[in-house]
Amino acid sequence: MNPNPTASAHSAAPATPPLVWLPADHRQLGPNDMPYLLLGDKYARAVKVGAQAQPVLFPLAEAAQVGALLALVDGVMLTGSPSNVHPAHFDEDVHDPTLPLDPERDALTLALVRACIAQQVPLLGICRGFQEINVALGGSLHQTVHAVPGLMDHRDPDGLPLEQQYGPSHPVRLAEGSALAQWAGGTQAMVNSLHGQGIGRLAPGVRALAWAEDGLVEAIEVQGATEFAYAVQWHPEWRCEQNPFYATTFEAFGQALRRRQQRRLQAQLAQSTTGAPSATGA
Ligand SMILES: N[C@@H](CCC(=O)NCCCC(=O)O)C(=O)O
Repeated sequence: MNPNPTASAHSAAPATPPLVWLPADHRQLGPNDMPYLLLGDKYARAVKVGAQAQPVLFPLAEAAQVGALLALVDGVMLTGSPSNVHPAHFDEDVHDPTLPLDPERDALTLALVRACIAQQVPLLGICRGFQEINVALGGSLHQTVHAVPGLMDHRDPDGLPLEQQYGPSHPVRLAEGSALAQWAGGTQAMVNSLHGQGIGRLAPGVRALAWAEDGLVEAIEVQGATEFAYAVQWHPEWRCEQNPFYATTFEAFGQALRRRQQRRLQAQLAQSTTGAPSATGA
């Protein structure tokens, strides 16, 4: 019996794609506000097609379970969402009570960020996910970017067709020599923009890698992370197979996922051979 069902004892190539944990949004839908757990199709599709990996959900996973559940996966992608990170997480009151929140998602994802960094699990943040990483590591957000003197309105205009909503919106400058400049093939790129919040104070240990024309930080990396730990304010999941910058972003994420998968499966093999428990599965 192969102790490791997803790879033979001597093969390096696992038979299954790497597994990527995506969080669910908590929404109430329909005339009776029925609770649902939601994941945007384009995020799951970008993991499958762009990173050649398998998206997984752990519905209703709690912060206390994060360490153990991370041992089962090869990466985490924090998706965008119309909801905002609750400002209490960066010691502010809610400025606009009409804007949606998702405290259940916050409780999971903020713990997930810290665990990914501690356990060296590849982490990609997109839009809200980008903001979650900065807040989880001790930074803050502008709750209404367009109300900040000198900053632009980064929201997508209402009523546009999706192709326009997620099409190129503004240029960003990418840090010279950064991974993002490598993925973009230069230090300038056009990106889409669908956000009303944005980074205010950078978290300690987080480095800015991209800026909009108004100076707003649009991409970050977690300094000292031994594995892939990047986040962007824009949406590279949108038609990622048609945009070389977005495609290369997901290819790089996929490479990190496969490195982690090798480590995780070898740890499982060693555990099944020796019986010694592996610390975190990789
Ligand atoms: N609510 C935050 C984050 C915005 C965000 O994630 N937008 C994308 C929502 C739709 C999608 O998932 O594509 C903010 O307003 O800054």
